[in-house]
This record gives sequence, structure tokens and C-alpha cells, in this order.
Amino acid sequence: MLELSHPGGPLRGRIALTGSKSIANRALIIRALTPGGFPIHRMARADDTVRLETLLASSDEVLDAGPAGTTFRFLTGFLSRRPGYQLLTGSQRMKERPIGILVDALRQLGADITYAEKEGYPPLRIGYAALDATAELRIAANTSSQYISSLLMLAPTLPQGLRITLEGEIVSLPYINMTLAQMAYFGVEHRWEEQTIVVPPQAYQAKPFTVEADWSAASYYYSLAALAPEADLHIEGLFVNSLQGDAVVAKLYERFGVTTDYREGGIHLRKAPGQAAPPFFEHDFVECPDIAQTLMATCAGLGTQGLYTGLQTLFIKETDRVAAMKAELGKLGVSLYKLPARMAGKSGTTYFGQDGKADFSAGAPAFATYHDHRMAMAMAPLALLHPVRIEDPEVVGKSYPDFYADFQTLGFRAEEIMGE
Ligand SMILES: O=C(O)C1=C[C@@H](OP(=O)(O)O)[C@@H](O)[C@H](O)C1
Ligand SMILES: C=C(OP(=O)(O)O)C(=O)O
Repeated sequence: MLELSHPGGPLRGRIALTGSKSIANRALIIRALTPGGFPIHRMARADDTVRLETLLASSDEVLDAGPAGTTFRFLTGFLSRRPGYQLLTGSQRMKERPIGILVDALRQLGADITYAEKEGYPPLRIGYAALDATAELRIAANTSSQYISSLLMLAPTLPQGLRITLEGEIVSLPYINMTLAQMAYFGVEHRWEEQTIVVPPQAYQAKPFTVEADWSAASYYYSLAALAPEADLHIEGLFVNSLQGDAVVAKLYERFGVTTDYREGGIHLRKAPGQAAPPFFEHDFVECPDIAQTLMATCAGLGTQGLYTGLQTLFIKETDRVAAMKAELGKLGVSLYKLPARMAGKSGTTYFGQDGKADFSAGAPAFATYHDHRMAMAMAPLALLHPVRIEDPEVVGKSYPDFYADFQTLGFRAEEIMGE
């Protein structure tokens, strides 16, 4: 258990932000598919990235992706065409995260994949196949974009390329565009024909690659700036024209009085003193699911009423993130609840409401983290208002191992609570 606290006052500092694990993991898969390989600069230090790099270099019979979603999903596609026979497994939670949509698609291409335990879920036994049974796929796009990214990266290396038609609502679309943009950087062309992505057969062209800093991680600094009475923060390594959909966080936090200037190879966040918290915040997170928890915690700290939609993928991530946030915000007297469908306005859309302002009168709350890095990192900025405790604090390693060290450079105290 870690106790985080802050002496208060204006928040100032400079952060050399960690690299994006999403971008790094795509670069690693593309490199493994590129003859001759290429150097990757500013590689993310995220556990999920270290794990993918290790597994790509391993010839062990059992490959353990742990809790890493992109690592598992990207390897499922990649291993389907690599000579050999391997068991791809993961953490207990990974065995509860569905993979059937990707396995069905790969099987249509001719893949040799069987379920080692439960139908539709990891672990998987994956043998080699040419993947030339067809060059056309239809795939449900409403569950995880990672299945589509996994197929896309493989697509140009297949004998006939691939036409992938996305069916239903598309979730996490910016991550599909991130994949296509990284493929384009390495000389691989594609075209969209309405809901179909066409990737002709082509070779990836080797060239050095630099990983952008992580906009999802930047969200925790935006939350800090919004919660602080005054803030002036420089965050290195983020670009204006980012490949990352989570860069939308800059726009979202304008509503909380946080402004962003792009300069000196990074961004500058400012919040002027005397800004009132907005009474109300509404957003559809279907394109940026990873920052939903950050915004929920900010709203709780400021007493801003929330109205959220597009949370449907949060139930199958590192934990059921809606249930986890509901439980942890509940410790502060803040409620998160599902609104009746008739209030949603749109069919098929689930709305969640959030009410209340964080109440610390019972002392330092101890937040459970549910094996989810984003539970720890989203709740941590509340330490600006009152000391908070984080259970299993090391979960942050999945995407941001230096998280607490970086917070400490901003004046936070991080104290290990013994025996707990
Ligand atoms: O492709 C990626 O790098 C990711 C896609 C998203 O997942 P889903 O497509 O499953 O929503 C996101 O939540 C995850 O953190 C990373
Ligand atoms: C959902 C996430 O990761 P993954 O799906 O890759 O495990 C995340 O980092 O928030």
C-alpha cells in the first residue's frame, strides 16, 4: 500500500513522459514482419512492451502475455503465420477477455488455432499456416479494435493482401487509424472503401522509428492541473499531430480551464488561479476508452456532475472498469450509475451518470486497483486534495513504470505503508 500526499499550492514542474505502449507494440510487430528490421528510438518502458519484445524473441513453447491485451491480440495474428507451434497464454484476467472474434477471422484465413481451455478465450494453441484460404473477411468491430489491428499489420505480408469489412459499431477507431498510420510510415498503403479496409500485398520498408510519448499517460497530468488551484506543467515528447486518439484529452480539459500550448518538443499545460469548476461534463468515450477513468476521477474531485456514454468496452479491459470506478468513487460518497435507456436519446447507447463531490471526512481512502494500472493512476491525482492510499501500487508498471517517481518530481510524497 502506498500513501500519496501533496503539500498543496500551485503545481509546477517538468515531466519527461513515458512512451506510448500502443505505438511501441505496433512498431515491434511491424519490425518483426520487416526484412532486416529497424531501430526503434525512445522505446516505451511499459511492462506490456517489454513483454512483447521478449516474447517475439522467444522460441519457448509457452508464451505468457500476462495482462497485456495488445501483446496477446497482436501475437495471436503474428504467431498464426510464424513457423512453429506455441501455447499463447496470459493472466487470469486475460483468460476472461474474449478473443473469439479474432480467432474466427484468422481461421477463415486458414489459421491453425485451437482453444486450450475455454471456447472463445485464451489460452490458445497456435500452429503455422499460410493464411491464404481467402483474402476477404468480415469482422465485428464492436468489441475490440485490437483484433482488427492484429489482422491489419499482418495483411500486407499475406499472398493476396486482405480486404477487411468492419461490421456494426466501430469501437476505438483512432487505434485502427494508428495502426494504418504506422503501416503507412513503413511504406505500406491501404484504402478505405466505405466500411472496408483494403491492404494489397506489399513489403514493409525498413526505416528508423521514434515512439511518441503517451497521451493516455498525459491525461493524469491534465487531471492534476484541473484539480490544482493553479498549474504550470511542461510535458516532454508529445506532438500536436499525434497518432493517438487520446490526444483529445487536451480539448476535453479546456472545459476545466486547462489550456495547452505546443512548444519545445512537448506541451505546456496551464491553469490560471480562480477558475470555477464546471457544474457539468458530458462525453462519449467510444473513441478514447482509456481516459474515461481519468475524467471520472477529475469530476469527482471537483464535484462536477458527469454524463458518460461509449463505455461499452470498459467491461472487458484489465477489470470491469465501470464496476471498479463505481466501488472506488463510492468510498468518497460519489455515485456512478447507469441511466435508463429512454434517457439515452440514441438507441443502443448506454449512458452513465455521476453525482457528488469527493468527501474525505473519513480520512485517507484506500483505493483498490483490481490489477488495473488505470485504476491506480486515475485515482492518484486526488492526492492533491487529500492524502489517498493505493493498494497494489505496482500495477502502474503495465503502461507507466515511472508513474510515482514522476509524481514525486511535482512535490508529491509517496510513502510505503508497512504491513498493509
Ligand atoms: O490498440 C491499442 O493499442 C489499444 C486499443 C484499445 O483497446 P480496444 O480496441 O480493445 O478498445 C485501448 O483500450 C487499449 O488500451 C490499447
Ligand atoms: C485496455 C488497456 O490495455 P490492453 O487492452 O492492451 O490490456 C489499457 O492500457 O488501458
